[in-house]
Amino acid sequence: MALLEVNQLTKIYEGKVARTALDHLQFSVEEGEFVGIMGPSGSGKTTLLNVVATIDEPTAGSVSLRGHDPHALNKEEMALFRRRELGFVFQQFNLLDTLTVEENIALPLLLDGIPVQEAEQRLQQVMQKLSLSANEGQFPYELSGGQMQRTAIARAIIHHPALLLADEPTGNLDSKSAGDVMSLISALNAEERTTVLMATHDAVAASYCSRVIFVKDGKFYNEIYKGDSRQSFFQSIIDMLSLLGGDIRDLSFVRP
Ligand SMILES: Nc1ncnc2c1ncn2[C@@H]1O[C@H](COP(=O)(O)OP(=O)(O)OP(=O)(O)O)[C@@H](O)[C@H]1O
Repeated sequence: MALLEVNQLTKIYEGKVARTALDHLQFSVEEGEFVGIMGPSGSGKTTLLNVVATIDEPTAGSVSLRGHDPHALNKEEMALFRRRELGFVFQQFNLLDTLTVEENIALPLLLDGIPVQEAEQRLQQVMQKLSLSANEGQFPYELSGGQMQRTAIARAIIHHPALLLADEPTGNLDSKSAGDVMSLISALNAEERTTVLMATHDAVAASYCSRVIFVKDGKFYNEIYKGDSRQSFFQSIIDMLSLLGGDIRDLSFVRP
C-alpha cells in the first residue's frame, strides 16, 4: 500500500467565479519517497498540500494516508492527525518570535504532552542533525534565513512524522542557503526515511527530489524520476517546465 494516495482529487472554490484548483488529480507516494510538485502559478500546488494536510476540504475525490482518509476524522482527531502524522515547512518559516530556537523546535512534543526530559534527547539529536546546536538559545530575529528554515525543518520532523509537507521551502532563501536546506531535506529523507511532498517553483530545489510530478490547471500533467545525476535531472525538469509553459520564474537558468 502506498503511504499517500491522492484519488481523483477535485477542489472547486465557489465564489462569483468558481475556480477549479484541483481537477481529478491522481497519484500516489510510496513510503520513503521524496516527491516534488511543480507547475505554473495557480496550478493548484498549495491547494493540494492544504487538502492533504486537512487544512482544506476536497470537493470530490479523496486522500488516503496509510489507507485511512484523514477527512473522515472528527475535528479533534483531525487536529491530532496533523500534529502526529504530519510535519509542515513553509516559505515564510512561521516560527514563534517569542520562543528560542530550542523552544520552537520542541513545541510539537510539548503540545503533545511529552515531558521536557524525554523530549531533550530527540531535541539534541535533531539540532545536531540540522547544525543548530550553536543557535539553541537564539530568537528567530537573530537568525539568518537559512537558520530560520533549518529551525522550521527541525520542528517539522522532531516527532517523526509519516509525511513532511513543504510549500516552497526555498522561496525566501538565497541560492547558497537554498542549497543547504535542500541537502538537509534530502539527507533526512535518505537517513530517517522521512517521506516528503514538496511544492516548488525552483528547478534546482526540485532536482533534489527522487521524482517530480508536474501539474497544470489542477490536473496531472507528467512525472519524471531522477536518474543517476542531479545535473541531468535538473535539465529534464527545465525541459518539462518549458513544455508546460507558465511564468518565467520557473525557467531559472541557475545551475544546480
Ligand atoms: N481560498 C481560495 N479561494 C478561491 N480561490 C482560491 C483559493 N485558494 C486558491 N484559489 C485558486 O485556486 C487556484 C490554485 O491556487 P494555488 O494557490 O493552489 O496554486 P499554486 O500552484 O500553489 O500557485 P503559486 O505557484 O502561485 O503559489 C488558483 O486559481 C487560485 O486563484
